[in-house]
Amino acid sequence: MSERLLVLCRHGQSEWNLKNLFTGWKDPGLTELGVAEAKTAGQKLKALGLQFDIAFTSALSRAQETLRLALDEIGQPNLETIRDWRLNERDYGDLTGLNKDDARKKWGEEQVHVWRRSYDVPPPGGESLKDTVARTLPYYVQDILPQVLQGKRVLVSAHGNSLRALVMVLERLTPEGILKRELATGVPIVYRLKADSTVESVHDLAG
Ligand SMILES: O=C(O)[C@H](O)COP(=O)(O)O
Repeated sequence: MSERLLVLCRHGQSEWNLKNLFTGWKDPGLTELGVAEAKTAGQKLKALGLQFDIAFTSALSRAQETLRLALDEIGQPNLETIRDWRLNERDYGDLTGLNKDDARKKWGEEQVHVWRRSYDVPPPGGESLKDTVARTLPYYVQDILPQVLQGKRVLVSAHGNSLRALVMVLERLTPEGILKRELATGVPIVYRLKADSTVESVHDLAG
C-alpha cells in the first residue's frame, strides 16, 4: 500500500523574523538559529525513517535554504526539487519591512492581528489569506497532490501563510479556526492522506 506521505515545513527563522519585520515577498536569508532549526527538522524526519521522492519549495531563499539543509540531514541532497512562486509567503503589501510592534503602536493590536491572521481582510496593498489560498490551492491540487496520490513521498518547504492556506484546506478549518493556527519556524507537519485526498493522520513534529 502506498504511503501517501505529505510533509509541510515552514522555513527556519529568517533575518527579518529575528528583527520582527513584516517580510512577505522580501528575500532575507536564515539566521544562525534558522539554520539550526532547518537541520533539526531534517534530523526529526530522518529519525522517523522518512525518505522522499520529490520536494516543492517557493521562489524565496529562506524556504529553499531550509529545504537544502533538511535534505542534507536526511541524506537526500540531490532530491528532485520544484520551485514555484505560488508557494511564496503572502504578499504583505505596504506593511512589508515595517516592524510588527511599531505597526501595533500605529494601527492598534486588534487591526494588526486582523491583517496577520484573519481569512479575508488583506493588509493594505497586500494579499489576504483568502488571496493566498487562491494561488496556493490550485498549485497544490494540480502539481503537488497528484504526486502524493501516485504514491510519491512529498516534502514541501514554504512559509507561515502559504502553508496556513494549505493547512486550512487539509485540516478543514473554518475562517475562525485558521485565525488561531500558528506554524512555528522549522517544524515539520507530517500528513498521511487517504486515497480520496482527505487527511488520514497528522503529526506535528514540534518539541
Ligand atoms: O512575512 C512575514 O512577516 C512572516 O513570514 C509571517 O508573518 P506573520 O506571522 O506576521 O504572518
